Amino acid sequence: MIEINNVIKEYPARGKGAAVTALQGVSLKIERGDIFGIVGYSGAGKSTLLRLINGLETPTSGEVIVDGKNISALKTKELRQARQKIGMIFQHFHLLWSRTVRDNVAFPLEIAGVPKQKIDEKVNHLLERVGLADRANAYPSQLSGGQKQRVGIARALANDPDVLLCDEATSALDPETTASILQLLKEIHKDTGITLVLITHEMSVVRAICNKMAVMESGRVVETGAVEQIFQSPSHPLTRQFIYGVGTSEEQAVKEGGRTLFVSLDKLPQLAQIAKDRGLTCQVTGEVSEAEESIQVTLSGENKEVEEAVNLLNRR
Ligand SMILES: Nc1ncnc2c1ncn2[C@@H]1O[C@H](COP(=O)(O)OP(=O)(O)OP(=O)(O)O)[C@@H](O)[C@H]1O
Repeated sequence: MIEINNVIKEYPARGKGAAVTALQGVSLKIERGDIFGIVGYSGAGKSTLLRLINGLETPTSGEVIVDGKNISALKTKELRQARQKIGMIFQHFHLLWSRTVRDNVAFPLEIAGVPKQKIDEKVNHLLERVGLADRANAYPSQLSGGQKQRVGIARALANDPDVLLCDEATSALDPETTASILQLLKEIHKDTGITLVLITHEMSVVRAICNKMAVMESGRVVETGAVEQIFQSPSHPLTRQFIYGVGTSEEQAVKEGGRTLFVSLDKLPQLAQIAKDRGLTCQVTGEVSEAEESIQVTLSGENKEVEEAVNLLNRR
């Protein structure tokens, strides 16, 4: 369905800044019907990759093939048609604030020149599908975050796309709302067989919904494969960091010394962030104790920084 072949993307220098190579030779294959998660920290190149898939950017070299068509080689009219088959939803929804829910969802159909009566039928169906039939005449400012994202999803589905690109679509939502949006995406996937591509920095999102995934770092894909398999035996240190919240090289931690402590599993992401902020290494050096839901980790680095990190963690 989507083939990304050895793509390099350079952004030219802006002002006094240097040119940025956002993608440094990325290859990925996304099959029809996949729910494909792309994970990486900020700046890894995830958004650039999505923008290449929907033709908003062109690769500096390499090619992006969607449904058999080389997206960057398409002329204006063909590109517009290809884009209609690619829906997109965003972290901050990007709704039109002066239009009602109904008119937001109708918007892409109006642009596509669909007759009024057909638009009405389609919008009613879509609002029903996302559970917002009773809010059709509300304005976005009157909706909760989850409802706004439901409008975004209905709008993205208006032209019956084959692919739905999700750009951190649940990152602005609380965990409960996130779960309900992921559930909705799962149902839509089941009903339509649509191909979903999600970019996220949350492994929990990937685990909840995706069948395949890729991990990106500094413009490169460092690991890719089936989600189940990667969660069972992650091979790249960054993947392990995303899964466990910390690295796993025991020998190195023991060799360097440092402070060993037990951390509850839910505090691991915080510890990883604190360690990163202070230039410390944080590694798993013991087993997870299932009963206590905690794990032994070792923090290594400058003594003062280590102590401060432990104090900070205890205060949270
Ligand atoms: N239009 C642009 N012009 C110049 N540099 C850009 C542009 N867009 C992105 N970049 C740079 O390219 C690199 C990759 O950015 P990108 O937004 O693709 O990463 P990301 O993984 O999606 O991160 P984030 O989640 O923060 O958006 C970054 O260094 C970013 O500053």
